[in-house]
Amino acid sequence: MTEGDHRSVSLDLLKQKMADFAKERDWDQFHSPRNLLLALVRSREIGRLEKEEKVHLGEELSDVLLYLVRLSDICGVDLGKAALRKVELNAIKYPASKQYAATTITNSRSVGDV
Ligand SMILES: Nc1ccn([C@H]2C[C@H](O)[C@@H](COP(=O)(O)OP(=O)(O)OP(=O)(O)O)O2)c(=O)n1
Repeated sequence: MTEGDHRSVSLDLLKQKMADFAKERDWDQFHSPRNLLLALVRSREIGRLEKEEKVHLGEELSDVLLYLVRLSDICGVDLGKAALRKVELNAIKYPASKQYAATTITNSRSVGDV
């Protein structure tokens, strides 16, 4: 996507890009629901994600998404485009061709605070 491209960025596209990003680096092992949630909230402890908790989890994650979408709108940020740009920056920062020690990834402030 280039600057001046006015297409909106779909959540499906971001989902696919993040899935590819993790797969290419063999990072699925670090993207457990618990680790991702901890990366999201940075500090709050959560319980195990049992099946019956999925509806509640979906509601809580929706709150995060909806507030984020609203905040971005108020601040004049095109969240889809900003996120797509961040995905591209992540790929530069963490090349798929490089080997990563588990400690490198688990020490990441994003998904390693477990
Ligand atoms: N185990 C990991 C580590 C990172 N990322 C991706 C998702 C985030 O968008 C981004 C976060 O990377 P960093 O932890 O390096 O954070 P920043 O890029 O924001 O750097 P900094 O916090 O130093 O500004 O990389 C990921 O998917 N899985």
